[in-house]
Formats: sequence, structure tokens, C-alpha cells
Amino acid sequence: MEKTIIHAEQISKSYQIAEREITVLQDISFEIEEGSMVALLGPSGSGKTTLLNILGLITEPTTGNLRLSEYDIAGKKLDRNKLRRSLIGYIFQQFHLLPQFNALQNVCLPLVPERQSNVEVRAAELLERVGLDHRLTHLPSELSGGEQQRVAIARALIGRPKILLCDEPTGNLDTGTRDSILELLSKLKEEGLSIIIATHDVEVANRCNYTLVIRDGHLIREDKD
Ligand SMILES: Nc1ncnc2c1ncn2[C@@H]1O[C@H](COP(=O)(O)OP(=O)(O)OP(=O)(O)O)[C@@H](O)[C@H]1O
Repeated sequence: MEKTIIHAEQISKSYQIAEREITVLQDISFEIEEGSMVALLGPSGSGKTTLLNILGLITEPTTGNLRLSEYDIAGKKLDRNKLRRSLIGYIFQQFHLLPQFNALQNVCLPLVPERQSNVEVRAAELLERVGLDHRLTHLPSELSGGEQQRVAIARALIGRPKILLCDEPTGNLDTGTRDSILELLSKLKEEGLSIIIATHDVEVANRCNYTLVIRDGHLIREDKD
């Protein structure tokens, strides 16, 4: 039987701006099975990043329950930072690599607070995994966009996450580079990682198992025919 890795129940999120309250997500419920790759679609401003940030324990929902793996997020005194580091990897459209650090150092960064040994060995292995073993000491400015995104993926994997959240990961890349990044994400999915990709790109959505669409605060699952 497939295991549920994300269980979101009646999640709502409102922002208070001056006197006005804007509701971005309204009673959203869904489940994501372990080892699936899911596209998150919706018009600009519909709440894709907001939902990823809720799933990534960056933003708290206004109401609703969230279970990630075996952890019930609501109502418990969980160390959200620790849980995020152990469960979640995050990649972004703009890569967000630190410019003064080389590829290897950027990949090691998330584990600096953990003071784990052998981090550099694992970081080098991950960079090899994403095809960048010849770029370990290059600065981000010395890497192409696709290479920078590969470093960002390696960095997201250093904490051995179960869930990879991707916010427009191919938005800055040409189609060939996009395809190679999607290939890499598909391989990670085959190895059991659960991946959610917020995107405007229908081609990206086509490569996923199914699509979640946010529209007017509501979420609809669209399965493939
Ligand atoms: N911290 C915040 N305070 C107030 N409003 C916010 C905040 N973050 C997001 N919003 C609003 O919530 C709505 C959803 O934003 P969000 O970034 O989640 O959309 P999106 O679907 O990711 O958009 P895009 O595709 O353009 O990246 C927008 O109207 C945005 O202005």
C-alpha cells in the first residue's frame, strides 16, 4: 500500500494588510503519496509559494492540520527548525546560492548548525550525483544557471530529506537545461523522494504524476487521463 507523506486537512491562510484581511488559501485538503512527483499550478498570486512555505514549515497556516511523514504539526511543541532540516529540502527559481562560497561549501551550509562530521565527503558525493564533480571549487558566478540549480539540488539533499519542495525550479533555465533538471528530479523520485514543483510550465506538469491546481483559494487535483 502507498504511504502518505503529506496529509493536509482544511488548511487556510489569510494575510492581514492594514485593515484588510486577504484569504489566499481556503480549506485546502489533500494527500501526497510517498515517492510521487506532483506539480502545483495556479495563476500568479494564487498562493503556490504560500502553500509550499506552509508545507516547508516556514509559514504557519491560519487554520488547519498538517501531517508530514509521521509528524503531526499542529498543536505539538515540535522543534520546527529541526524538523524542517531533517524532513524538507527546498529549491528556488533564483537558486539562492551564497555568492562568496564555492559549490562544495554551499552544499555543506544547511548542516553547519548540526556540526556533523564527514559533511564535506557527503557534499562531494552529492555534487558527483548531480554531475558536478568537476566543479567543486567553482563559485556560483563561475557556474551556468543549470549548474547552479544542480548545486542547489545537492544542497537541498544534504540533510537526507523525505520531501523536496521546488518553487519554479526551471523558470530561469532554457528548455534543454530544464529537461536535464527534470530528468534529475525524476530519478530522485524513483529513489523514493516525494517532490512538489510549483510551476507555470505545462511541460513540467506533464512530467509529474498528477497536478494540484490552486484557483480562487481552492485546490483541485487533476489526474492524468
Ligand atoms: N507575507 C505576506 N503578506 C501579505 N500578503 C502576502 C504575503 N505573502 C504572500 N502574500 C499574498 O498572497 C498571495 C499569494 O502569493 P504567492 O506568492 O503565494 O502566490 P504564487 O501563486 O506563488 O504567485 P507567483 O506564481 O506569482 O509566484 C498574493 O496576493 C500575495 O501578495
